[in-house]
Amino acid sequence: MTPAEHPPIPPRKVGVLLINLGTPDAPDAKSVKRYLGEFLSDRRVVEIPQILWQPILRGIVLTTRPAKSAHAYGLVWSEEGSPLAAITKAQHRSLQGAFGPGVMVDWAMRYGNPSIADRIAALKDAGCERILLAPLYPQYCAATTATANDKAFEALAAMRWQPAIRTLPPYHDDPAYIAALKASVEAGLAALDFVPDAILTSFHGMPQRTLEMGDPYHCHCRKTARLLGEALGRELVVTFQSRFGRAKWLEPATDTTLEALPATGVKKVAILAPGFSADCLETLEELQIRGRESFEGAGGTHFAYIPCLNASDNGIAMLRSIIGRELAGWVDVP
Ligand SMILES: C=CC1=C(C)c2cc3[nH]c(cc4nc(cc5[nH]c(cc1n2)c(C)c5CCC(=O)O)C(CCC(=O)O)=C4C)c(C)c3C=C
Ligand SMILES: [Fe+2]
Ligand SMILES: [Fe+2]
Repeated sequence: MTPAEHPPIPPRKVGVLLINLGTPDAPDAKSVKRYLGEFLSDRRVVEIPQILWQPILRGIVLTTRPAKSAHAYGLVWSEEGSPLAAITKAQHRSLQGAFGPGVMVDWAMRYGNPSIADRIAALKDAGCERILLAPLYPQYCAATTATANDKAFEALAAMRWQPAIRTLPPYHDDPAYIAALKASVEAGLAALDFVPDAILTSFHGMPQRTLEMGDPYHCHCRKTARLLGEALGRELVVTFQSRFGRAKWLEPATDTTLEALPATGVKKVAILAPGFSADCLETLEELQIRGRESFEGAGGTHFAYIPCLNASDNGIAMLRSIIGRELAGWVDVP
């Protein structure tokens, strides 16, 4: 082979792939059904033998839930599309160039689009021989962090020339993350015209069984809340939201807590969702809309939702710090 015949080799680069959960392509029942079908067929998410689960999923869940969920998505959809996708894209834009000219930043979703396989292939084609996979979940959970990494390794299994891979560790107790949350809560509280009697931190729930089987998620959530409470100098109420199915989930539940608080004298609350790196259906519809309705319906007088870190200056500085650290030895981050 002459040098001219050799396949082209682009200049070597490093890639960072931001990964979040995924969202439907449109707020209609057909798109939601496709998305939920993929999401809820993941064995890391629903740990019931497929032979038992698939008939329930196909026969009940996917015939009833998509229409209801599509309505909920319609309430939070924006001109830029689903909030989760729009915010993840904005985080990627803000981080592009942040680690120097040799580092490309891209984004992907575990379910739906843009897919992890496509974006890994694009980074590799652009010359990234080393890729940091960054699932944007502060608290490790097999149903989120592990499945995102599994999907990336599945894509690598089909590649002749694999990039070298690193994965972003959970950052639930990272001082940069706690400091970013503290600043966000303080700014959120300063903008209110009331002083909350309680601050709730609501984390996505998981079946109680996953805690018993050794998933560190519950402990990571509690530690985040403890450290944030210490940083703020006040105790926080920890709750778990978005219960799904009949099994016992982590408690206390966000919805029942919001309904119970007014009777205990807590009439003014502020709520945040520190486990979500981007606002999405679960925060904007479940907390900001339905959470407020349940709290006020039960006699609460003041309710405030404090947004996720999203692509705020504060949130981006935190991501830059935790991602930059993982690139050590690959590049000199400026
Ligand atoms: C068994 C069901 C589910 C488990 C386990 C689960 C874990 C889990 N999920 C997130 C983050 C998100 N979940 C989102 C939506 C969502 N989650 C479930 C079910 C489980 N989640 C469903 C059915 C849905 C879809 C919406 C609905 O029909 O209610 C989202 C938002 C997606 C969006 O498009 O905005 C996020 C983000 C975590 C962090 C987690 C475990 C720790
Ligand atoms: Fe979920
Ligand atoms: Fe725990």
